[in-house]
Amino acid sequence: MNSRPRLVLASGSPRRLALLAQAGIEPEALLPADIDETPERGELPRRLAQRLAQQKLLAADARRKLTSEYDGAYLLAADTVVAVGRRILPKPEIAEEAADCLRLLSGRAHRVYTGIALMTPKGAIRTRLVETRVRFKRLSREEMDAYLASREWQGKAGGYAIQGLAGTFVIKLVGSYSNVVGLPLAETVALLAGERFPVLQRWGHPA
Ligand SMILES: Cc1cn([C@H]2C[C@H](O)[C@@H](COP(=O)(O)OP(=O)(O)OP(=O)(O)O)O2)c(=O)[nH]c1=O
Repeated sequence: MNSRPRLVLASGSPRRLALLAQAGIEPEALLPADIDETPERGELPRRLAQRLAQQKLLAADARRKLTSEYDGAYLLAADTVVAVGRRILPKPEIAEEAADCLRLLSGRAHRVYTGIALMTPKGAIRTRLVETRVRFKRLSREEMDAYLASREWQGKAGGYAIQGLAGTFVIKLVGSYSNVVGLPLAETVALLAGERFPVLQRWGHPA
């Protein structure tokens, strides 16, 4: 009998997969959603993270409906946004853009928001928004140049990855660390458990 609840991750992010694995959850499938992530005019960072997480969820839901393979599975999506005040930082693809991000983050505090969206097997949608405050030390020219040369910033919200070399820039962090990487673990587990996905029950029975 296979009555184990299944979970599909609406993401192509290897970091989100690794974070779920850390919680003992192995998704049945990955359904990345290709959506337009451009902020709306005047959109606040927390609203953007929430909106994009929901859009990824709905796009993945539409995709899975093309086949009936993942019917009845939980579907989870997330989106991470980095902001200095109301200013939303890009996910840089070129060094110049990444350099702008580093100059903005140097010696200052910023906020990282992750929106998470869950669709239950019955089709109900539940969302959460998690905020972490991060302060970078003041970065020297050498540090910025060395980091730009690493290319670790490419495609990362705010132009850095805390789980890599940029971890050496962090002098203060208030809130969830995993939230900065891309999926807040405590809140995600609470959301799933609250919707009867048996997270803890799996810990004694690794996949
Ligand atoms: C701030 C920060 C961001 N990031 C990354 C995580 C995300 O990949 C990216 C934020 O972009 P997202 O759009 O949230 O995620 P994604 O495009 O990688 O994956 P998908 O949409 O398929 O779920 O920034 C880090 O890896 N470490 C960090 O410290």
